[in-house]
Amino acid sequence: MYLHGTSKVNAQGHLEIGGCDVTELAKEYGTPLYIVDEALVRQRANEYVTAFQKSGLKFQVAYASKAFSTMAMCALAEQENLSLDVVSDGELHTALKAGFPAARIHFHGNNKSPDEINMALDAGIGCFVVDNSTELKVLNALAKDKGLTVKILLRITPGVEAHTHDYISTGQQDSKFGFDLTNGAAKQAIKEAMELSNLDVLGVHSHIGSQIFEVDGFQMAVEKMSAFAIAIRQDLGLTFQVINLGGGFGIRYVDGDSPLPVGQYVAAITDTLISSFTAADFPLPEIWVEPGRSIVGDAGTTLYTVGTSKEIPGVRKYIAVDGGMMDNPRPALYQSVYEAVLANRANEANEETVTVAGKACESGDKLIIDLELPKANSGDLLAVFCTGAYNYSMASNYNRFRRPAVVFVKDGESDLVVQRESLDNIVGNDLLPARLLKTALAK
Ligand SMILES: Cc1ncc(COP(=O)(O)O)c(C=O)c1O
Ligand SMILES: N[C@@H](CCCC[NH3+])C(=O)O
Repeated sequence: MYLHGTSKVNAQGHLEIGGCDVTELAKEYGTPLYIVDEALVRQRANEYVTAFQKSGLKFQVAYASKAFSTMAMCALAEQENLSLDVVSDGELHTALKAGFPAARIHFHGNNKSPDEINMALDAGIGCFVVDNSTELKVLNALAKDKGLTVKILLRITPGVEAHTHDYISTGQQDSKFGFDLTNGAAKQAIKEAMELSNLDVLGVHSHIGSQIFEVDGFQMAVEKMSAFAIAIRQDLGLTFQVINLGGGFGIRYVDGDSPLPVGQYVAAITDTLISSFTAADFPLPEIWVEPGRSIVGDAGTTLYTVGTSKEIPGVRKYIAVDGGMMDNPRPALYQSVYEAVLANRANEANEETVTVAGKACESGDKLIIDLELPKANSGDLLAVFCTGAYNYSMASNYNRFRRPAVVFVKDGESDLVVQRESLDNIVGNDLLPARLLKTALAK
């Protein structure tokens, strides 16, 4: 069992996280339950900040809230001196409601609506990461209407292929995101932005993908962005103040995953940046990054209750839990793999190999294939590790299941930060037109 952060097995043989016995958490909050190890999130945030401080460069570490956005998480990011990357009006609203300082919010997205742009302009956010030419014009016009000058970065696809799943690889030329660096579109976009009266171009942004273990992709992206910065200064007379390298730093989900310590990714990036700019005798820009998964991913654990089981002799044994692809769509979407333990009998030896099925009405709703476990019975608790990123944030109400609660645990205390959805929440936005109401009541 890979115990990390504050996780341990206590004297009763129960999994404990943040000093809280998870069997007690299950009693108090029910299952499925997302449990967040607050100390580990803070530690990860601090690792980034400390590593950048070491470089001597000016920096911002913007937590990519798409990984896990709740008001509590935004407040925690604020306390850890992070900036925040948002990608929708919903994420922006969450941040603002949590009191996150607008000036430290960066707004992403490849199709921001005028309403979203206006909302962000009114809030006074720090920076827009502009994805395309349409957005440049719309943003400029809306800013002009309000008499504002807006700080922007231009999102560039640097032509770097990250070694990761195709669906989460974004830096290659054939991507829906950003201006292409390799075909002149990026330079053209800078020119266009410089001519627009209400935009202030701070620099460029790239994000090569997610769940990346090697440093070479990041280094290559820095080199390309640095060369671009130098060319733009020579050709257009604009000096970039900021280079934003996005997120993508990998984490360990299962044995065999080999992420580097945060400090090594950061050092590779900052060293490459410093040497590229120093070699060209060029003023050093600020470096910004946007880690999501690596801040919250391994701090999250999902707790389920085991229900039914089905054995197909000689083929497979399924055990079903009370959640599934609706709280964690990643196995179905990306063939993602996870480790898990029986949380109420965590000291017992493994006896059998099972496939953990969810309860959605889909054959593909399998959370873990071929998991070694002690013999699991109905009522046992299954803890799936490393579910802090892209689980709650990607959860759905498929089959009209209710989204789970989220608790933060720390020093033996637990705080509910998202309530479990109620059945009334499920029908909360439904409307019954009068002509259907009659029929429904008659039955
Ligand atoms: C633009 C951008 N920034 C940051 C992130 C965060 O990535 P990760 O969670 O892999 O750190 C993403 C998601 O992949 C992204 O698209
Ligand atoms: N949702 C993806 C990460 C990419 C999202 C942002 N570009 C995952 O779960 O791995």
